[in-house]
Amino acid sequence: MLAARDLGKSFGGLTALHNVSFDVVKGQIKAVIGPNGAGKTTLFNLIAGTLRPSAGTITLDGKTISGLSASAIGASGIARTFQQPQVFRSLSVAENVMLGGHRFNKAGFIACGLGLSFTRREEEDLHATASKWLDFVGLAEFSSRTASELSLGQQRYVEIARAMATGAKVILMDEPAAGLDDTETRQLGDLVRQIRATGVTVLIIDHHMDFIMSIADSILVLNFGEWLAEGTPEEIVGSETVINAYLGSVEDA
Ligand SMILES: Nc1ncnc2c1ncn2[C@@H]1O[C@H](COP(=O)(O)OP(=O)(O)OP(=O)(O)O)[C@@H](O)[C@H]1O
Repeated sequence: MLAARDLGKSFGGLTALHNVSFDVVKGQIKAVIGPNGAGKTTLFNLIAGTLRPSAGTITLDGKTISGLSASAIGASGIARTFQQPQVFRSLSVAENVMLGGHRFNKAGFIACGLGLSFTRREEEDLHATASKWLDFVGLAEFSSRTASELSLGQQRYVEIARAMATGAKVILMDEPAAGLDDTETRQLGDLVRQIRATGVTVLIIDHHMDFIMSIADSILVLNFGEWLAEGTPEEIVGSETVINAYLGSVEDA
């Protein structure tokens, strides 16, 4: 579904990614792991189009997306969640999720807010989509609350609901378990599996090894901006290269 070939990104003299190639299979959960500074977030920025690659290509369903604008990549079916949730704190939870559906809507969410050319039917459709995904992430009862009233973990769920409301084929999740306790992390793992069950492909960065090992179908390991290894969780934990370069240091930490 998603393929990267010979991907590279330099910032001035610093090479953040070099010659990275990998495939993501449709409907799978693919984890991207690696030490701090390995290039994981840079990789997400390249896929989402917030950065342009210095080298290489990215394709989605066989079509080249590298070089397109972030909004064009979003429209082609890639959505993203952030470690620091990008929610509009003064909007309601439902409105935050409705923003995910608005760009497929003729009149647009802003026009709605301004009371402009927004049909009742369109508004109802957006509401229905938002309700469906808020229910999916377990936040239905919070839909009228202001987003700022929600905990960090709940705000991450709002972002997930918004990403699902875009109708995305692929969701990029950047450290969704950061700052969550064990119970919340387990619940998040269940939710990510439910996302996979809808047919959506998930690419996920996280440092919690237990969490990643329990949900990933496949793992890509980056180290100093380079492809280090790729395989199933069992293959990765058993890989001497990975243990020496990365997992050993995680164990020691
Ligand atoms: N916009 C930028 N300008 C300059 N250097 C950058 C920029 N973004 C990232 N880098 C550098 O690129 C390298 C890779 O950073 P990146 O954030 O992708 O790593 P990471 O694997 O996501 O790390 P972490 O686990 O700490 O989030 C680092 O050396 C970082 O300082």
